[in-house]
Amino acid sequence: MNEEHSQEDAVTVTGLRYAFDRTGTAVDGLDLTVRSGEVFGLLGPNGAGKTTAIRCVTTLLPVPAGMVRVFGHDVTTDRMAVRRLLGYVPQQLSADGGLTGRENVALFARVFDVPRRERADRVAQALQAVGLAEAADRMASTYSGGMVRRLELAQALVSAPRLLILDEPTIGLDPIARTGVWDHIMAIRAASGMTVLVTTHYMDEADQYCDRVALMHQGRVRALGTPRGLTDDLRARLGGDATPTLEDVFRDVAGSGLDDQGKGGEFRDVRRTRRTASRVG
Ligand SMILES: Nc1ncnc2c1ncn2[C@@H]1O[C@H](COP(=O)(O)OP(=O)(O)OP(=O)(O)O)[C@@H](O)[C@H]1O
Repeated sequence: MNEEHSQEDAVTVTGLRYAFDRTGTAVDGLDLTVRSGEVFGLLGPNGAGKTTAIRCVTTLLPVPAGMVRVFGHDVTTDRMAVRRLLGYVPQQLSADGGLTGRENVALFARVFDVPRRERADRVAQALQAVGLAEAADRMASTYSGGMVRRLELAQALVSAPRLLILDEPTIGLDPIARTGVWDHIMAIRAASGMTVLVTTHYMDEADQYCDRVALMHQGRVRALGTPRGLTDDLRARLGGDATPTLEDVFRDVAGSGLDDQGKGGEFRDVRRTRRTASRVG
């Protein structure tokens, strides 16, 4: 990659390692680049290290080894500049059920230093962008799980980030609510040109919405490319009439190690379902 291109990249991760304790390394030499303007999916089973890697990018965790840059800013030495550039929707609940939708977003506008005289408009725009204009003055405790997720999206959008980071944005939602969340993400991205970095267990969503994906397993990227490119490569190798999916690609690159993890290694195991509606209530 030439220097000029790397200047424009939204995220550059080189040799990132992170261990919570001496027994386990959550991220084990991660290299990846998210290009400006793309929707990039970080995929992998429970425990692959996705959330840990994402938290290093957001500056919420330190970078003990390796390097992470966001639009050229080093997350360790230029933390505040990085924070100003990104919006983050964590897996953990970030909406308050005791406030209205509008109040929830206004709180984030204050925290992110949106200028006072712009706040009301920016809050209204963010709510509009996620389809919550009508419900804005209802208590968040009355929202469905999909609406809560869209409210959290509005909270992250109110600071007009160049990079939106979403950790499992559709976990625990029904298929219609999942589609609703993605439709809004894609519309916002089309309108703003913002870069989106998303983690997900759902291979079908990655296939449909991501420009490129990294398949992560045991702390490292095992394959990286467009969903189509990855499945085409596997088809070419398998030959015959095979029509492999992204999940097949993953099983191919992760090998038997995926099944060795037992319950924790299954993509469809959503053991940490967010149950957003009940937790907000
Ligand atoms: N706070 C913590 N303390 C100790 N170990 C942790 C902590 N958070 C995560 N881990 C461990 O680090 C590894 C990677 O976890 P991480 O949450 O990054 O994976 P993930 O791919 O995001 O998984 P999931 O899909 O379940 O969120 C796992 O083995 C996990 O048990």
